[in-house]
Amino acid sequence: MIRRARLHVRAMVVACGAGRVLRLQLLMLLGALLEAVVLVLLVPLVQLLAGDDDVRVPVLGVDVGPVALLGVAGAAVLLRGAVQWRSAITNSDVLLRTTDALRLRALRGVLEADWTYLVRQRRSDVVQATTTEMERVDAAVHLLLRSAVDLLLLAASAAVAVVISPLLGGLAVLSLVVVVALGRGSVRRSIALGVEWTRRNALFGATVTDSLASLRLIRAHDSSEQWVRLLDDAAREGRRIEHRYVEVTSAMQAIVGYAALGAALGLVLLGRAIGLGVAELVALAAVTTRLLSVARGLLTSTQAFAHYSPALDAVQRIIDETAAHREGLEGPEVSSTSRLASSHLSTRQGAGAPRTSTTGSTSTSGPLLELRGVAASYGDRPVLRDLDLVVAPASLVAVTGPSGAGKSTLLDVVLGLLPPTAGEVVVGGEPLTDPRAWRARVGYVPQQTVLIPGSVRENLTWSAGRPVTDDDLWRALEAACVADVVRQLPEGLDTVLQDLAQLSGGEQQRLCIARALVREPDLLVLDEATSALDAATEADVVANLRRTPAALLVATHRPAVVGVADHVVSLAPAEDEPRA
Ligand SMILES: Nc1ncnc2c1ncn2[C@@H]1O[C@H](COP(=O)(O)OP(=O)(O)OP(=O)(O)O)[C@@H](O)[C@H]1O
Repeated sequence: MIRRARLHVRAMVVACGAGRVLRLQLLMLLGALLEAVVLVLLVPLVQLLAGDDDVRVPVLGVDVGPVALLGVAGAAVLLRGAVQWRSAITNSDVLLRTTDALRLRALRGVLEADWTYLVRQRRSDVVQATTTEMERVDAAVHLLLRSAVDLLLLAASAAVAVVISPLLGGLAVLSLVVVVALGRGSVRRSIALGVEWTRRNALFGATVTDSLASLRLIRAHDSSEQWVRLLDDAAREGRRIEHRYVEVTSAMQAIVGYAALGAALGLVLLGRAIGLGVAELVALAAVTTRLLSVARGLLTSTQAFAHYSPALDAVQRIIDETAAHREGLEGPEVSSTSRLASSHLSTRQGAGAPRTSTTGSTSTSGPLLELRGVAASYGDRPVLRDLDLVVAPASLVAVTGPSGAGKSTLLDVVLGLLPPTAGEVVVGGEPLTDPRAWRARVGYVPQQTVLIPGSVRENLTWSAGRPVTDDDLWRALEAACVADVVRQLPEGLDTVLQDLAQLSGGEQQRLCIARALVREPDLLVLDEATSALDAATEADVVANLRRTPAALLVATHRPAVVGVADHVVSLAPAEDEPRA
């Protein structure tokens, strides 16, 4: 609990600055104190309205005249309104800044994390943590702010009770300690239920995300029932957890409520027995009741905070893990020459090693990119071994091999996403030490088309990395043989592509190629990027791409591409015996 509260406070201070958080706390405290002043003045005000000229302020025990009383009460009411107004604004500002900052840190962490870490993560966990779980973090931050003020009020009420009567005040504080002890078990159970709730949310989010990603297949196989059942199971689990939480917390609140009432009555009776005056008794009853009601409110807030705070763990886990796996932290290993040396001493051929070599000559101006003795693996599983590859400027290198041989893995190494476990990636004659700078010179078209639900223009420009004109866009569209398709769309470049895009698979692929071309890359990396095109269109696209200044590195099974390549690298599947 304390650790989670500390994390929340740190998040608030990082997002909003200590000054703003402190100002908010002071405002909330001032508002609560003014509220107490107004309450205290209610009794003499009622006496005054009833025609009694000799009125006395309880607790302080001082006599006040009607003018002073009305003046002080009026000022307190006005000031309380102003303070509440200001504190509501600051409160919402602190809450929004804190949750927005956490959300952005988590998302930035994911977007900039090391690729080998990212491929092990579940996408829906990130979606869930930065959306639904953030609402619970928001509630937890709010409760934490509220509880800090309640704690101060509790201390103030306890002090007043002790001043009125050290014995009875002491007993009131003792009953407070009993309340806290009673509530500890329910707080622990609230945390456990909060953890279960976070887990259930992850399951719920994954089911929704996965079902939407499989929409076409679900309809084609008419299997919506299975997904609905999964969602229903997750919803039922949610109801069970929430039901249990309400049971635990409301039972505890009822017990504490009875205990508070009993303690207040007992203290008043005890006070009478030891001869306290009526004024002191009334004041003591008021202060004790306040003390115990603040304690009860605090218990409620603590239970709710305990329930919500595991959501922060989900967000914090992403922030911490992505910070530990930030791309570049392991950068120097990528091009370690000692690794290169040892790799050359090991097996020269094997899984992923080139079977066929070049079918043409390399450029004399020096290679754009070289892989020297590269090996790559996922955990203990080797995929590429001792691979050499040269890509000359403006050349076309085709990478072929059966499914699972490691073509996409090779492209990930070239992109600097997957650091080789041995060997070296060399760009322009220099070992690759800054993959991000290298990727600024690369255009990439993945195996699965990625289009966002925005306009054609937005789809082409979001990754351009430079200001682009419409002429640039049309040039790229022409090269990708998709300009005519875009011209026929109702609003041309400004046509919005829906989630379930209104373009055919091949048209989507060509749009993705155009998007990569807009970057004006030195190297265009295509992963089966023309697999949905007919042979004639594919040949046109490849011929157009060859006319651009970019070198092409193409993973493909298609003879049309292999046939016009300058080099063909054919990968053997991992199970193959090493070949000479
Ligand atoms: N993130 C990953 N974690 C573990 N293993 C992986 C991962 N990605 C790929 N692999 C494994 O590495 C091997 C090579 O995969 P890769 O995707 O590079 O093959 P490919 O030649 O591109 O296949 P395809 O032609 O079917 O796309 C496969 O056996 C695959 O199961």
